[in-house]
Amino acid sequence: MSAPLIDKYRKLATFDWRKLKAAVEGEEHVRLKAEVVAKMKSEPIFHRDYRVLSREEQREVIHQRWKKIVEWGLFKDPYSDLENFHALVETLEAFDQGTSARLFLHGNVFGAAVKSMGTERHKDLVEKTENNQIVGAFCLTEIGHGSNTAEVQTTATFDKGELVFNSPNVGAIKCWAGNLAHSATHVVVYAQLHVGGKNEGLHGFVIQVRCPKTFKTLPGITIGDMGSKPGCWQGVENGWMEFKNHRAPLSSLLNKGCDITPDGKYVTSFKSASEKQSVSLGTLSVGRLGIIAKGMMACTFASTIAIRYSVARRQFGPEKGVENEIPVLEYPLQQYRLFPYLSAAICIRIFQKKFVEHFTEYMMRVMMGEKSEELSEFSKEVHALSSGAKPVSTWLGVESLGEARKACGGHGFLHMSRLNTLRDDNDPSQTFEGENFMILQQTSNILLGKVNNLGSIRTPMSTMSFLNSNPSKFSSWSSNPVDDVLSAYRYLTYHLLQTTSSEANKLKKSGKSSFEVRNEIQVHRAVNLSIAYTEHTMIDWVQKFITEEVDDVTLNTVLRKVLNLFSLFLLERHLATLYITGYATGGKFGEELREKLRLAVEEIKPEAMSLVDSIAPDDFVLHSALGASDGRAYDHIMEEFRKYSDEQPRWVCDLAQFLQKNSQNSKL
Ligand SMILES: Cc1cc2nc3c(=O)[nH]c(=O)nc-3n(C[C@H](O)[C@H](O)[C@H](O)COP(=O)(O)OP(=O)(O)OC[C@H]3O[C@@H](n4cnc5c(N)ncnc54)[C@H](O)[C@@H]3O)c2cc1C
Repeated sequence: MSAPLIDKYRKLATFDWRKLKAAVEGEEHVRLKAEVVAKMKSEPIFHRDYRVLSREEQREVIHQRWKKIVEWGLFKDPYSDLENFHALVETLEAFDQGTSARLFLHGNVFGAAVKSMGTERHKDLVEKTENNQIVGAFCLTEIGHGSNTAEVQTTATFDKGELVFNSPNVGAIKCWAGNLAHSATHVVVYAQLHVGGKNEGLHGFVIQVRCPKTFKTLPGITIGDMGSKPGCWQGVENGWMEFKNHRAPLSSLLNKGCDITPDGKYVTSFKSASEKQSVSLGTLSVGRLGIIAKGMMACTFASTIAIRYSVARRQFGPEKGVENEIPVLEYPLQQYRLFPYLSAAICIRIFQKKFVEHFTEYMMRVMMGEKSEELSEFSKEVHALSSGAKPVSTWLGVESLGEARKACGGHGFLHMSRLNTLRDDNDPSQTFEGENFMILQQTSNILLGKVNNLGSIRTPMSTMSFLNSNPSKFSSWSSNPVDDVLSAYRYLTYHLLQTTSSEANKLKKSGKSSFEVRNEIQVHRAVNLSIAYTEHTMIDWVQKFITEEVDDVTLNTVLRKVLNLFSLFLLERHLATLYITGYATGGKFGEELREKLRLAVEEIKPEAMSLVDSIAPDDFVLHSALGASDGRAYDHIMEEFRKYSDEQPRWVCDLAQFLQKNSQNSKL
């Protein structure tokens, strides 16, 4: 039935997709990913079908896969082998976020927290973490507090040379910690530290919670599972933990910058409570950078599956007759719904890669012990951008999977399409590592802090320098719409910064507290400001990458088409605000923007299938009957359907008896 039209579409492209993949991802990255995939293919534990596993089955499979990866020695310290680490992360994230969560919560969340907040005293534990002699979890969130970390209620009280942990109320019970329910032997736990009757504030501790031989919890600790969850998260052991006078050694305190002397005195080198808090929570901002990639992967899966299926799926045609039906990808509406996410998958990848390069430079300088004003500016800028890019990227990702599911019609709803599962898998990326709306406030706070320095802003990544000059209004379109989009974003960001700031001043003058002011400026102003700033940077960096790093004319041309679409798609969402802030008047600007957007979609059409090939994971990793690279969606669907031919579940006997009984009764 399903003639693989896909090859016809592949031939329309003006470029070689393998070359594009190498240019965007880097040849070494592509090679290393292929190596990881080959290893996975060779191990039966990584083979899977479309059966929905029970919670226990999922967890056992994840455990076995985790063991294999550890045995292969693939999981290493990211800073010692960045290339291999990124290849492993990306492949595992694409294969199954449950398996990757298991690994990274131990190594990169628990392990990184012990490393960054601990000292010499914790060296042995760091080694045990790296050698996988223990399993770690990260316990910050409580039943009553997630975003407002400063108010977590767990207490750690210094008593007779030890620390005593308690959960004083239901709201103080730790929850959501991955790996905790069954596996964790050790946890990083955040608690209010009480010394000599004084609360010294939030601190990080590392404690043992289970015996690694019997897996029994230690005295004073109760741990449980959080029950069923959607998607891959069913396989992640998110757990809860309650303390009742649990005693732990004093060395549990992660004591970089603070300590308790043996005679019970709290000492610290932190100048303020906020400095202490920012160090103890510093590990969280690293995670945001990684989560940007989750949004990119979601867009990658959504566009790969939906665009390949849209070629296999034919509906309607210019004339009657099944032979006249055309692939649904031919419909401009279908293209308009899918191609922007294809462009997002490529542009977010380029942006994230650039960001990781900047971040690595920043981390190197921190590790070298630099303490300059420029570095502290760098830290703020990294924080502002990661807190904006994580929401922008994860929202796009979840949105793309929803759109792709609808674009695949009824078959998109099948488990074997993988789209609904992926949407469930990606959904919490909008919440963990900083709830999206909450962290956008961190971006706008940093931008608002610059408002009095307009004219002399100098940031190491130059993401804010355009705010130094008052951007001009729209006059006409140039030959490069991306430049025009960037001009519009500069105007938008500048004006949103001005209006948000003057609104804040007005509220302050009217006697509102700073808490009230911060809340009242969010809707339509601060939130939009953070998004506009972030999107401007994304587009700007991708344009720089294409201009400076892609010499091949065919690749340069196709990437420009991709960025053109991405930038116009994002800007169209701000059309109302652009008019409100006076960037343009009358309908002309909006009409032309939309016309250019439609044209940008049209220009992607011949390139779409090869662009998909350039981003798609191997079929083994993609695992979608609708999105397989051979374009034979119907064959794959039927292969799965046939597994359920002539099934007769046990209850059918009961049905037969019931029908018979009804027949007998009606005869009477
Ligand atoms: C799958 C998953 C895995 C997780 N893994 C871990 C883990 O391993 N370890 C761990 O410690 N935690 C973990 N978490 C918890 C996660 O970090 C928190 O859920 C997250 O930080 C959000 O906090 P919250 O749930 O308390 O949301 P809340 O802070 O209660 O937010 C609820 C709503 O209120 C809004 N809101 C709150 N304050 C404001 C404000 N000032 N202004 C405007 N709006 C506001 C938010 O935007 C949100 O819409 C996990 C969560 C999930 C879903």
